[in-house]
Amino acid sequence: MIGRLTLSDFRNHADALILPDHLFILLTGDNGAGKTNILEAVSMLAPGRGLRGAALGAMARQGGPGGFGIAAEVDGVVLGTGVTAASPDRRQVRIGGVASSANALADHLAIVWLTPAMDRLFLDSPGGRRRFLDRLTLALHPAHAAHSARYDAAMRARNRLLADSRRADPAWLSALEAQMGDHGAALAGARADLVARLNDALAGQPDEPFARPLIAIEGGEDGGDEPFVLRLARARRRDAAAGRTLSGPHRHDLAVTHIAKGQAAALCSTGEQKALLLSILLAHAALVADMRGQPPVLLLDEVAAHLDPSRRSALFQRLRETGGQVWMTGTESSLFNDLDDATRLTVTAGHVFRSAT
Ligand SMILES: Nc1ncnc2c1ncn2[C@@H]1O[C@H](COP(=O)(O)OP(=O)(O)OP(=O)(O)O)[C@@H](O)[C@H]1O
Repeated sequence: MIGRLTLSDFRNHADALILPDHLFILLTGDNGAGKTNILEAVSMLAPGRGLRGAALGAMARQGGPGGFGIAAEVDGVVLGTGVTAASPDRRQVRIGGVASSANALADHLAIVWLTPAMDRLFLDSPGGRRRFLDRLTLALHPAHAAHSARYDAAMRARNRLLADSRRADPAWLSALEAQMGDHGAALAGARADLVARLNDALAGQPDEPFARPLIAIEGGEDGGDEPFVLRLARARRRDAAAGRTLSGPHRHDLAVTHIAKGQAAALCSTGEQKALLLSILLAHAALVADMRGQPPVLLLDEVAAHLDPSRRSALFQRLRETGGQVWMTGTESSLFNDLDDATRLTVTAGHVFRSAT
């Protein structure tokens, strides 16, 4: 849970301080005021590139000194991240004042988000669904980001070697494939564990008002009992011709089915798709709370505005039951009238104020 958040020169916020004193933090303000930017800053307290998947260079305030900083107090530990003007492409992370890796942030805080860009999650290519699956998995298994990074690094090195047959030393290829085998097994195992536990948790959820999904991992494997590392060795010629590694957990996809309709999520209406995502997030928050003793921080960008009043009330009720911190944005403060236990903030052109009501 975040007790204090400061931003310096992040997007349109030159200098912002937020002191959450409730589980709900409500950010209201006009379009373009800087509400999502605050959620994005919170999302940078997790491994990765935050909820927009943006380049670091885009995050430093235009017209500012060139770098940016984000710091948050989480259960007495200060998590800090940012870039300096001298090294604008190198993300720096400090945990409790000690220089650290971004992946280590996951040991301290689990963060999950839902943004308008995710309205197309079930319709677009698998990459977005895989990132969503990994965000959920990371909340449960903090080492997931490190396995993922090492798997990707070994795969990129293997792809480079295969692309240049003169340099393709078989012993070096075998070493890289062994790394892919180890880290690939860890990340596939963590994803499978998440999916199994989440399906168990979802089985106990009601069908209304948020549609209940069944989730599964698809793709990525050639099938059969042959260990991945042996399949990689066998696929060298094929992968060299393709210019990339054609099978493995980097090709996983998250398949989601609307249980009551017996329909794939991509065939459901926009509202139903959002309801499926909310169901997943709510069940996930309870699961993480059970397993880690601390629910994830949820960032819900423009979610309230797209729900009818009864679903909105139900969402607030369910969110309250998760016991975790929830950051929500909206253009109208009236969206949040039902919530009396909230830190209410007004955002205007890069400034954050306590709301009058
Ligand atoms: N690096 C940057 N430096 C300064 N301003 C930036 C930077 N990046 C984005 N902005 C500005 O931030 C603003 C967008 O902020 P944000 O997306 O947080 O708005 P919002 O309050 O969530 O609005 P909406 O309700 O439309 O979603 C835009 O005016 C944009 O020009």
